[in-house]
Amino acid sequence: MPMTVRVLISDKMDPRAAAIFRDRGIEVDERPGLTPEELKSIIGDYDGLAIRSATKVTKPILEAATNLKVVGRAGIGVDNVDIPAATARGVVVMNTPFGNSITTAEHAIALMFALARQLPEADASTQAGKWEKNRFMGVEVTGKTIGLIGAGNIGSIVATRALGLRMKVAAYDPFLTPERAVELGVDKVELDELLRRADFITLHTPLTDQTRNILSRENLAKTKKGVRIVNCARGGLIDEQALKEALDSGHVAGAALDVFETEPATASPLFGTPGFISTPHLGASTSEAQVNVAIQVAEQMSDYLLLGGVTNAINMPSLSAEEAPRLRPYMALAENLGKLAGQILGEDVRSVAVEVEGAAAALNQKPITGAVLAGLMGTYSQTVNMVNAPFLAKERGLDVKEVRHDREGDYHTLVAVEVGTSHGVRRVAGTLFGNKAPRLVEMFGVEVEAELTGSMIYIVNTDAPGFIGKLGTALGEAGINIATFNLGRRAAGGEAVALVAVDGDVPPAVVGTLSKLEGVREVVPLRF
Ligand SMILES: NC(=O)c1ccc[n+]([C@@H]2O[C@H](COP(=O)([O-])OP(=O)(O)OC[C@H]3O[C@@H](n4cnc5c(N)ncnc54)[C@H](O)[C@@H]3O)[C@@H](O)[C@H]2O)c1
Ligand SMILES: O=C(O)[C@H](O)COP(=O)(O)O
Repeated sequence: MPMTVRVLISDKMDPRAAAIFRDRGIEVDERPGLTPEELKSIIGDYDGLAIRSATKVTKPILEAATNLKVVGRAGIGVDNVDIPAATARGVVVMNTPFGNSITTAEHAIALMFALARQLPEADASTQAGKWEKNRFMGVEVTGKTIGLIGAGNIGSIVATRALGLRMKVAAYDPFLTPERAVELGVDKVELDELLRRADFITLHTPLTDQTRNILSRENLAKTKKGVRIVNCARGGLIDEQALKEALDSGHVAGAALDVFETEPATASPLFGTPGFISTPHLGASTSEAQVNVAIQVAEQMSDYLLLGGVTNAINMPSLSAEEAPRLRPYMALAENLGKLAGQILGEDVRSVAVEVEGAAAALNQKPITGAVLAGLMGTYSQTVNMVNAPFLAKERGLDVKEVRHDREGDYHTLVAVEVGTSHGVRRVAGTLFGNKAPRLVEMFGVEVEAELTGSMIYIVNTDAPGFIGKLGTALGEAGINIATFNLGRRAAGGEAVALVAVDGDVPPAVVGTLSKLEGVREVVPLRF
């Protein structure tokens, strides 16, 4: 019976998201407006969580999310998700980076015009029957300079619209290349120059440690007198108290905020300040954008939950739904190679090199490496998986290397794992039979051919006549049935290895008995 996959939609989302989940055989509950306590009490039932900006996916929520595999953000900003905590728990976090960009850029332009012509105040005054024609003197935007702080997806769209309005565009974005600036038709400038030159400033960066308070009191003081400021990006980018004072003093002629440091912003010192306009985080709120992001997030989450495809993940490399089935047997092979090395070598692991050759070299290597690390570290950590394995490896200071060989080897496809320990480098390698069945083909320099499956015993002994018989007898006397027997040796009479698949677990007492057989150097029970 296929397992039921369940998704919770915890923010208001276009109904097309739920329809897509259902069409793809996923059970879905729509529960916008849950309190953090309510969310915490039910999140354990779900494999996926679809959100916008209202749901806060905090560490305590993630700790209660014992089945959660993916958080999907129908939108761009993921600052409401504790990404390190999600990664540490092996939960993929994905967003929809383009679905609402045009809509948000249009909102920034709308707010710029609202400031330039004082539209909200003029509207309120007129509807109050005052007809104050002389009170509302506006400014033209044509020929003025708009300064973009952040010129990514949304900032770039704002630039094209502003150029269409015959404005001059200056952009401060340390990651904007000079070539891209030329292509966009904007002046790439330093922040101080932007502050000095801009008649309008619009913010389009994420909220990070570098961008927090980027329009600080000090930077606001560097702006041109009469500047107008728009923020459709994130609260926290502007010092709200300093902005209020700059509006009161008349240094800043107008400010329009769609986003606030604390949301929902039901109170703010800015409210009621002349020249101040606000909207309640409406940047992405058009029917077009909401349909885009709902469809996209539901498709992405379904691809991950049902097929293993990863798109637009913040904490994992991409893997298309088409690639995923081709990679699946490789990931099974890679995970088992990691498990084999991990169970035999224990925690004495300093470096890991994952090598691919033949058909494997044509594939996306990141998921293969992730699976090796998950297998390797899964032997000493219960919570490791493909998502958090690279992160945990980094945390442990493991030196991880990926090598892709163009050469033709003995196998049509090969994945090899070289593990550096305090005793030197140990290597295991495997291939796929018929492009789908994983097989171990090399173990610590010895050629073997074994399916890594179920319960197995790894034995190193001195090659000698009669050993296999004694081993079989010892297992038989312990009531352990042998399923398959795989042998390899360095040289006749030299070191030999056996990988014995058995039915059921191998108790420590049996490991002790086998260790005492003549010529035995090492016995390790294994689980795959
Ligand atoms: N108001 C809304 O409803 C709404 C809707 C969509 C997006 N947003 C927000 O808008 C922001 C921008 O979204 P985007 O899609 O353009 O993101 P993006 O990632 O495409 O662009 C962000 C840009 O900021 C730049 N940047 C990063 N650090 C910087 C720094 N220290 N100084 C200057 N620039 C810096 C990056 O280089 C990048 O080019 C995000 O915060 C997003 O959450 C808000
Ligand atoms: O980052 C975003 O996509 C916007 O802030 C939109 O947020 P919302 O989905 O809550 O409207």
